Amino acid sequence: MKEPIRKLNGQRALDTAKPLRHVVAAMILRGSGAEREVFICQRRPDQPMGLKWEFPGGKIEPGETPKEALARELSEELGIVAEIGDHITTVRHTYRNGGTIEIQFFAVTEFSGDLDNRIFQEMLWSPLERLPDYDFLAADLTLIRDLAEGKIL
Ligand SMILES: Nc1nc2c([nH]c(=O)n2[C@@H]2O[C@H](COP(=O)(O)OP(=O)(O)OP(=O)(O)O)[C@@H](O)[C@H]2O)c(=O)[nH]1
Repeated sequence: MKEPIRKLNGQRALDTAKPLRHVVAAMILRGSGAEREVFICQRRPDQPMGLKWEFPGGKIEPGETPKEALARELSEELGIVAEIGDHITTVRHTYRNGGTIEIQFFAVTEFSGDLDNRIFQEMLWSPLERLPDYDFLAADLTLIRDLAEGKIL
């Protein structure tokens, strides 16, 4: 009698598990050395996790490569045509209610068009060491610290 019950419980656990969400985000960089800055964006108050800061990007749609997805998101969100550069790091994070996301970060140093705010509350260039001053999404916090301490880039 015990075996079927264990199977049923296992199936139920699988049915309720939220799938891993695949996200891409850009570190748009300018300047070099101590002058280096990265472009960051603040979510609108009406969005989930409103007013938190993030790197521009979003979910990978079916059939897209990560770089294609990021180029599309940067076009939609900022109106730029970006050349997606090196992969910097991948972060996994489980939000309390939203399941687990995996974010692939890519460097962007070349783009055409002017940065145009199409969806954000605010957006700005920040020196790397000033990043911890902004209230970033929880998934980004280790990366923010590493960037500020010069451990990445
Ligand atoms: N773009 C971006 N998303 C991030 C970062 N950090 C982080 O946790 N995320 C999360 O990754 C997901 C990005 O997908 P999205 O931009 O399509 O998010 P969304 O939920 O606002 O859009 P939706 O309305 O289509 O669901 C969001 O859940 C967002 O909170 C980041 O630095 N940049």
